[in-house]
Amino acid sequence: MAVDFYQKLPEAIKAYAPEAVSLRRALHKIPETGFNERETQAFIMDYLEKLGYTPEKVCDTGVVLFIPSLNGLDETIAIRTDMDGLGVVEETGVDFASEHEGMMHACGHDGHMSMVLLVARYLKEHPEARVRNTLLVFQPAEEGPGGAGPIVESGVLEKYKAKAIFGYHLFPFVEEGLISTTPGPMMAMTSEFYIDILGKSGHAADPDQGIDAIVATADYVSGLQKIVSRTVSPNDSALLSIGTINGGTRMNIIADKVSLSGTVRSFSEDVQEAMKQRMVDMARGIEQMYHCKIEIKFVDMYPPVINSEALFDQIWPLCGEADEKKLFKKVMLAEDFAMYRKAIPGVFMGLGSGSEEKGYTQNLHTHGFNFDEKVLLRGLQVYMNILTKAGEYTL
Ligand SMILES: CC(=O)N[C@@H](CCC[C@H](N)C(=O)O)C(=O)O
Repeated sequence: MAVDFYQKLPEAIKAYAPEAVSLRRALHKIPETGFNERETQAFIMDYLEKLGYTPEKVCDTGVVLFIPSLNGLDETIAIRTDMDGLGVVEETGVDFASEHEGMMHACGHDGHMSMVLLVARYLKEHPEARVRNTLLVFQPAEEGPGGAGPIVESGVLEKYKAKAIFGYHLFPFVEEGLISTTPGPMMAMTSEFYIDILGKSGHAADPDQGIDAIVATADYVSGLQKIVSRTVSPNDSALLSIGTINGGTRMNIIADKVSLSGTVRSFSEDVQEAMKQRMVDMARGIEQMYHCKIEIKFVDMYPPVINSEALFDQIWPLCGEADEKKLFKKVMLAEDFAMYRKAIPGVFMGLGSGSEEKGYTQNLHTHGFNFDEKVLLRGLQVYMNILTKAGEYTL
């Protein structure tokens, strides 16, 4: 039986329920892809300015806000949200659906941003909660090409002496309202790949005179699917998924080009490099078999998300009672939160949005992804615990 997390929330947090709904729904209407988040940026700047803060634009479409402590504790904790939506056509049927054609907040970033805006509002209305400096980081382009790297390089973490960083991801596979995280590895490292299989066009009735890129691709795709099962140790976690395949021009023409794209993921540099090398080796074999040409481009995206163990130990008690949290089992999803971890200690946390009864278990990146905004209050509660209830972070 799911714990009724909402009933257990303090009244001071529940008071933000209407604001959670209105923020999330306003942001949900205006999804924008990575480094195009101009309307989103304007919304965030406006919201924070109306609260009386002075936010700063960063990395073109990002925003940061430094909120100093009011009790002299000079310790800065950063809270990060991603901002971008996805090129997904929304089919949730909600009355606050995306107003940007072909784009959708299908990965919950509207919820992540709302929680950070609620922190800003909470700290404004509860000055007693300003026990340590807070740096709010609204980061563009998590879905790609990656905004965390540019934020780290911009120097804002050093400028505001951020000592640790926290962030959430809504997860439909975690029970509604639960906080779920882990010490150590949490999310995978990822490289995108883009492949062209080049053959020779011809009449479909004369296959011997062409080089059929479709047949070569079929063999190559089936070979790629064996890399994880046959070349990676069962003790390692690894994944290779092909997300797009396009080729051919007409039913009676031999295709001279097929393009593929996908993602290869693991938790270690060695496994990652070995898989990429196998993809190249296999391509050379397919070239020999079919006399085609295969061009492969890899774009290394994010390292794995590895949570700081010492920091986890400090914040886990602040994530609620035993029935309000659960340890996270690492997943093959990727996150550029990993880039902050290269710079400072941090813990990334899952926030459960999944509820069978309410139909909120549709996966991330699908056109039906949706969640109950009440979970955002649980996120707010734990952010506020982290900002106020911890002793000094000894990192
Ligand atoms: C949480 C989530 O869905 N993250 C994305 C990150 C995408 C990074 C990049 N485009 C890649 O696939 O390499 C994910 O796909 O896991």
